[in-house]
Amino acid sequence: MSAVRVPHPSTEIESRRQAALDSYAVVDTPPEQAFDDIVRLAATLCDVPAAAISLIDHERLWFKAQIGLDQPQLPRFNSLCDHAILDPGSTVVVDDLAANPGFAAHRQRIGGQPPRFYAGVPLLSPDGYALGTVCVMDVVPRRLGAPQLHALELLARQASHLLELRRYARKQRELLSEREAFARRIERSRAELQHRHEQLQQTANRDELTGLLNRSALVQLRNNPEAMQKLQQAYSLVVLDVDLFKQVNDRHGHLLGDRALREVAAAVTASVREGDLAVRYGGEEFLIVLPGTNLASAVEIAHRIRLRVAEASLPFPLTVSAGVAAGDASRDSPEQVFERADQALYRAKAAGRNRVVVDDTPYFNR
Ligand SMILES: Nc1nc2c(ncn2[C@@H]2O[C@H](COP(=O)(O)OP(=O)(O)OP(=O)(O)O)[C@@H](O)[C@H]2O)c(=O)[nH]1
Repeated sequence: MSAVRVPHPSTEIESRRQAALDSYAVVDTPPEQAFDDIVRLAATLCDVPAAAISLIDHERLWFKAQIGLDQPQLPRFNSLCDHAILDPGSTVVVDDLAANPGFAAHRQRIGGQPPRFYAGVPLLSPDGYALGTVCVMDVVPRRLGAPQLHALELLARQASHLLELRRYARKQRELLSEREAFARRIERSRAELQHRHEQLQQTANRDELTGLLNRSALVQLRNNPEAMQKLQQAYSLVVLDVDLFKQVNDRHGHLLGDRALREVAAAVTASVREGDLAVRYGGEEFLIVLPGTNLASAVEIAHRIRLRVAEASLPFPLTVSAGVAAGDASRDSPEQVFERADQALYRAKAAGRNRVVVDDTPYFNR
């Protein structure tokens, strides 16, 4: 080979060749044992001091692996490997570079000396683009035997396979991390939706004025077997109603009426424990479910609420009446317990209000 013919980088073929090389994302990566081994094997088989796997990247020649060469990379222009890829289908062997004026301008050096011998096999992508070479060099002229040339070509094929494997592994890693990122995005959206759903449910279940649970929350609980499980143990129910609340509204206006309702809700919240259910059941009617609480304790809690309401900081006196009943899941439905507590409340109202009345239905009448 004698003519110097460097392809112009802006040609379409050159840009496709560069795109093929870019798809491997191998240029400027750290050394890898498998490529180093190929280079060592090439030097040993051809009995030369220098060998390399070169890649032609834009305007430079970069070595993925090399032994014996002085420079880690070189300008592409007039480099030996750039000549070698002009015909991707054939191996270039120059027994004596000094006898070929076309190679005089190359800048490769081996221990400070210019190489005299060069053999390079193009490294091909599956679609036939020459990415670089597997090459061997010596500082003295020499001839390669046919078996050595054949071995060099086999090593170039191995290097191409390695590049392909490397690209495949990289693609797999990319796909995996894309899939993981996708899974993370889905999980985030799911958690966000769940959060929004819970927020909406919270809003839907809460009474706007008092912040207590509302009646529809109670209906949901009634239909929720898990929540109803809580009432499998003994429990008590307090039905509480603000006394003469119509008068409060009529005399002091709805705004103060609303404030009075918030004070009652605050008294209820302050008097119950976590796990108890405090519900604004109707306009000025409240329901308190006390799981695991016996009748005597429930009456105490109802009194506490009554006293707290009486002490509320309002510009008018406010009182509540309450009816209390105990439930036994093996005998009573929640509706029956409510009915008995409501009867007790009715009696509290009838007896003059501002009091707590206990359900007195005989056990055998239930
Ligand atoms: N300000 C205000 N008033 C409400 C609200 N919900 C219901 N009310 C009023 O509460 C009053 C309830 O009155 P009644 O059912 O006659 O009972 P009461 O006046 O409390 O009399 P007793 O229950 O017999 O002591 C009505 O005037 C309703 O308009 C509310 O959210 N805010």
